[in-house]
Amino acid sequence: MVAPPDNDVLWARALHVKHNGSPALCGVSLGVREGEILAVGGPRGSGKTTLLQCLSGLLPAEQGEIWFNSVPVHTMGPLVRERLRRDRFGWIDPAPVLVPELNAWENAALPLMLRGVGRRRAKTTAMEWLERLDIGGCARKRPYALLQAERQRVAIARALAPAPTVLFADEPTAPLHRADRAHVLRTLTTAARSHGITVVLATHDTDTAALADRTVSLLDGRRVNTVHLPPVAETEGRAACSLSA
Ligand SMILES: Nc1ncnc2c1ncn2[C@@H]1O[C@H](COP(=O)(O)OP(=O)(O)OP(=O)(O)O)[C@@H](O)[C@H]1O
Repeated sequence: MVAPPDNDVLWARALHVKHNGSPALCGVSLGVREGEILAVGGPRGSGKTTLLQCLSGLLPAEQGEIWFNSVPVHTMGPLVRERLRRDRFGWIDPAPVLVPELNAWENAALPLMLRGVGRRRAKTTAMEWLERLDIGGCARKRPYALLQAERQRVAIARALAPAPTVLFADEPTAPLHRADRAHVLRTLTTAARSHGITVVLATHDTDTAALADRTVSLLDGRRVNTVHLPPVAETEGRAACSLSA
């Protein structure tokens, strides 16, 4: 086993993953530098979510290596990986998953409290993030009383509040209106840069990818150099793409 380069916070080599026997990742390797915002691009079904799940230790790869700060993740047991995700990683899903019995600030404060931060400090930090994301006024509302776009902002605040070492964001602005997307993405990337948070961002939106420092592209579970997608109207329901690898 060869250790990864020192300046890569995450490093993966030759990842292979199958879902129900079908290949989802086929030998993907990549490094993510500390503080970098890395976009993972590619059409639907190309393996972006699977790659983020593997890198974050959520989904063990059948073959390959993953290193976080020079520590092997691929040899960790499930409980150690769970602790790593809780203490060092943040995750944003394409659709918000909130605890229905907790209000917005309690949801946003939850990861902090799981890390041992006291309720008062956790509330202050959660409130700051809700304000930054323009939903401070919703802090006392339960998820059922929020719009889907507001719920997603709460989920984003929850992911940023503990200032994770690495934030995995899987299509984080998917439920937002186009007008909201730029603002939320700017808040996310500005926060990441000012707090030194490394971001791995899955997206098939070129505007979103443009905010990243670098983009890696996937196609059919493999890394390719570029993926050119024709306009959505022409390609919906088709897997048409041209590539240069
Ligand atoms: N739980 C699962 N069970 C079976 N197949 C799956 C599962 N999750 C993903 N797949 C398949 O694995 C491949 C990669 O899926 P993945 O979700 O990683 O791609 P993606 O690029 O994130 O797609 P999208 O942009 O639609 O989210 C696809 O062919 C998908 O259908």
